[in-house]
Amino acid sequence: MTDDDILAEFRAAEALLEGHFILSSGLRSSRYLQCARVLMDPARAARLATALAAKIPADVRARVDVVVAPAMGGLICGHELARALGVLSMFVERPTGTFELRRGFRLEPGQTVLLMEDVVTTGLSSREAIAAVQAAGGAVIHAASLVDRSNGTADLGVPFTPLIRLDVPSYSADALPPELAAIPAVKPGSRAA
Ligand SMILES: O=P(O)(O)OC[C@H]1O[C@H](OP(=O)(O)OP(=O)(O)O)[C@H](O)[C@@H]1O
Ligand SMILES: O=C(O)c1cc(=O)[nH]c(=O)[nH]1
Ligand SMILES: [Mg+2]
Repeated sequence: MTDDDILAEFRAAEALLEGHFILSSGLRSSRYLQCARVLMDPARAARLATALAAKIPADVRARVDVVVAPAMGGLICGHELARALGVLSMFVERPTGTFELRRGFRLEPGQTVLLMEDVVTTGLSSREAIAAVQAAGGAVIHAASLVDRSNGTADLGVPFTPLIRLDVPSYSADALPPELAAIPAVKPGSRAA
């Protein structure tokens, strides 16, 4: 799948939003990739996950035991990637503010994990999820996402394969361009403010 094919899937799903968004990190942006809209069509989700699986290095595909995804955004794409890789799928969630494995999910010591996100902006959520997996005994060998909008800045501490990289600017709240400052902000994600 080319970048144009991937963008066409996002456009067809009406997932390329414009406005004034408060991101998980607190940064602001005029653009938001709403992956939930992309993933609401299971056939589209499967196409994108299959394309992403093909981009992941063959040695990683051969070694990985489990895909772990941070809820909420990572859930569906993590499950679809696990299906494409033929491995198990788990998720971490943060009911008390910090990611943890719940619901009877457990990792055997040294089990190899691929961390799957929907979007990487600063990489903070991925790093927090990786820390939770490591605390649970897993060995995170790779990270992946549908979208990397970090403009090359995110360091996840492990090799990282996004399906697509998009150059999308983000701003700190006290340095908004005038066109953003002029419109009210919305916060689509679920991280507590
Ligand atoms: O790289 P980062 O700066 O951490 O931003 C990306 C994260 O933000 C979004 O999640 P969010 O915290 O909004 O919650 P959600 O997944 O529950 O919607 C997205 O799903 C990633 O997890
Ligand atoms: O940084 C985020 O919170 C974020 C950005 C984006 O474009 N899409 C998304 O789901 N989250
Ligand atoms: Mg998330």
